[in-house]
Amino acid sequence: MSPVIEVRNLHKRYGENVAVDDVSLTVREGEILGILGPNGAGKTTTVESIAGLRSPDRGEISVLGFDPLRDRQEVTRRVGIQLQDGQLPARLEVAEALRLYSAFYPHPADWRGLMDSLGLTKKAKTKYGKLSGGQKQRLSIALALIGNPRIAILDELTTGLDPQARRDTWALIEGVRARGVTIVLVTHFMEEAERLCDRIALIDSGRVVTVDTPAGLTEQAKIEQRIQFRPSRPIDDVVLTSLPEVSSVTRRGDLVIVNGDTNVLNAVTALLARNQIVAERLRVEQASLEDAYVQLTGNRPD
Ligand SMILES: Nc1ncnc2c1ncn2[C@@H]1O[C@H](COP(=O)(O)OP(=O)(O)OP(=O)(O)O)[C@@H](O)[C@H]1O
Repeated sequence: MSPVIEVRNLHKRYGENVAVDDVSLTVREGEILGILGPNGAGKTTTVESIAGLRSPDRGEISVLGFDPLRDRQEVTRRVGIQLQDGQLPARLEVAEALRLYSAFYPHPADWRGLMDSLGLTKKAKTKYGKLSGGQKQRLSIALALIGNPRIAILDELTTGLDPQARRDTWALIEGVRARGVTIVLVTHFMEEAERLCDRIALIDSGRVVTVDTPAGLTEQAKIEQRIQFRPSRPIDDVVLTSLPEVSSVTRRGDLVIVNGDTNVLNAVTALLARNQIVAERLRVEQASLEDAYVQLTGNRPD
């Protein structure tokens, strides 16, 4: 897949405060790239620089071959970015906002369809200032998609949404990606990143710690997997510890608890099968993206 966004050595400071120290990343056509990191890591500064809304002190950004600052109009036409709260006039009605914004673009999406798919049709005549946090959020997503963009930048996509609305929004985003739109998604939610993102850039203190698939991050963090089971016939610890995938074996009553690398489950079940032992009450504890995040950034998720 060819890159649609390339960021090289981005640096931005506010006075003494370095917001983005040195960020380089590539976004491939059609993917959902997640940007994950603690508060103040520089995520918003990075994506707003990509959209041409901030001017970096150093570094290069190319968006579909355009420079976001020099070729502002070309980039604005092709990149939809979610507005932050409070950036719309309080008295503007939902339908008015969508109609107004659609007029800015040469090939806008059908705003009524968008309003409907984001569950805002009942609020068409409601003023922005009277919307709930979740409704404002959904309107901001609709506005990011109104110009039929090739790239959508979604910052804190589902913050403030209830669990059902969050799931509906994920389904919507998957639908947008299925139409070939490339998506850059800033998120704090591990579940969201794991579910939606093809790759995740972990950003901490203005730098990219790593970029990988959700599964790749878990692997990189070298988090141990744990399985437990009750063997149908006795098995010696040494038989298990002789496997290179196994790091330790402990017992709790008749349960055997085995720690090991990411292949420990396959290795142990194959060994048991060879010995005609059935693993009863088998349970696997998968390392989560959250574990990987903590391990790789040293931060607890916000
Ligand atoms: N316009 C600004 N003026 C001054 N400082 C700013 C400005 N925007 C961001 N910063 C500072 O730059 C740093 C990075 O901010 P940024 O919003 O990019 O981080 P973030 O990773 O998006 O954080 P969050 O998850 O809290 O939104 C922070 O220390 C922030 O206070």
